[in-house]
Amino acid sequence: MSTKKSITDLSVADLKGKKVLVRCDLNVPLDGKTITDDTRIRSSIPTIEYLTKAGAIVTVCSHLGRPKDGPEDKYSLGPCAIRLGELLGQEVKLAPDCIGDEVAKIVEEAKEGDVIMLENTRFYKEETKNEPGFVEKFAKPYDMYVNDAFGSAHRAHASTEGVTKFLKPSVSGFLLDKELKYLAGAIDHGEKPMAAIVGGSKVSSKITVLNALLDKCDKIIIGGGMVFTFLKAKGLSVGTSLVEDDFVETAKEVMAKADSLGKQILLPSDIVVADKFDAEANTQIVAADSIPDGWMGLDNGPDSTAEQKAFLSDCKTIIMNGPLGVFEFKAFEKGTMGIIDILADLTASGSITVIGGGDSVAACEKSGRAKEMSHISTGGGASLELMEGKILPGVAALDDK
Ligand SMILES: Nc1ncnc2c1ncn2[C@@H]1O[C@H](COP(=O)(O)OP(=O)(O)O)[C@@H](O)[C@H]1O
Ligand SMILES: O=C(OP(=O)(O)O)[C@H](O)COP(=O)(O)O
Repeated sequence: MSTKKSITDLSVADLKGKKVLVRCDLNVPLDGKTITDDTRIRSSIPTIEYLTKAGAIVTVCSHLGRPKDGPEDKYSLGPCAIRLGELLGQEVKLAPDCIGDEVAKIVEEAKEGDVIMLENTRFYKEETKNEPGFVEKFAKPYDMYVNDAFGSAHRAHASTEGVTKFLKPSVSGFLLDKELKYLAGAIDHGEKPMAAIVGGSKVSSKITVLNALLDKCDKIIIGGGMVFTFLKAKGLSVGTSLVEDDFVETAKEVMAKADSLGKQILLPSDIVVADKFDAEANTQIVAADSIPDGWMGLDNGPDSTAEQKAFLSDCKTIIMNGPLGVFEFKAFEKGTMGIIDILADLTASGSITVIGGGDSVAACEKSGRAKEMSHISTGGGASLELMEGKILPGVAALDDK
């Protein structure tokens, strides 16, 4: 049982009339301004609705994407405010900023039951740096804090960690509670053999988790953009594929550790390569050790899917984070859809399957098989770090019971 204080530990009287800052993870996949999967917004509703019904004045905050240098329209939370309003059936006013006098005025003038959304917290570099001066300004308009952003709980940022030092109480929301409860059970009491599937494009943040995952898992599948840093570590050519040169050594260490522990890591044996990063690119399927110069790997091929199926066939607990290809383009979706089919079939035969992460969940929804998984998690990196055995900083910072 969690030792951290939850929204369920507060009474309605504790919430009525209170200005509550709620950190959600509304980092949804977008195609321009169109939300392609709203799972993270829908998952945030129970906490927000509970607070509005209790008569709180609710201010929702989140990051979206990884803006590099201040505000950028493509990373505005505007589309999320509109979608949240539709789901709640009430207006959600988008503040023009996440700190400052205008935000304070909007919060001050709001009535009980109102919902406000702040603009992207990452429009300030101080957010990810968790800079105390920024945190103080950020926390100022509110009486208390609820963290419901499971997908960002592995980040020690101003809005996920620092803010708890200024707002009391600081408690978890329903989604955070639900995710922690499910995942802790699945991981701590998960039946073996246990496997992790790690793909996607956030190579640097996820490759470092692999070393620790080797201690927990019997088998690991590497997929997506992660593959090419490993192929390069094996001395192979990767053309123009996504590679993180700074992590080639880490990939070598991961493979050496797997060997010394006698654990298996499966890399794709065939790759779908393209002559450009484009839905209409020319493509060919090549052996993983024969990627031609000037071509980039954007999916795994059919032989790899067959090998993944055999590799996972005896696994009783499987957690996946990160698509195995650029599934957003039809030409490169087969690897991701293939692994989703394998996981759905394994669930039907009794395995526990967890798919986590914004884009992975979007892919799973697109496949139509999301309901067949044991658990769909709003957190990818967060699920992996939990599996690794870490205490997530966004959780550690909350009030003790
Ligand atoms: N081979 C690849 N090259 C470049 N990008 C890839 C490749 N495979 C998958 N991706 C991209 O990875 C992105 C998702 O990565 P990530 O954010 O790590 O996953 P999640 O959101 O599920 O945690 C997708 O947008 C997908 O297009
Ligand atoms: O999408 C997220 O993580 P995920 O891709 O691991 O699911 C979270 O919103 C965290 O985003 P970040 O990895 O830019 O800190």
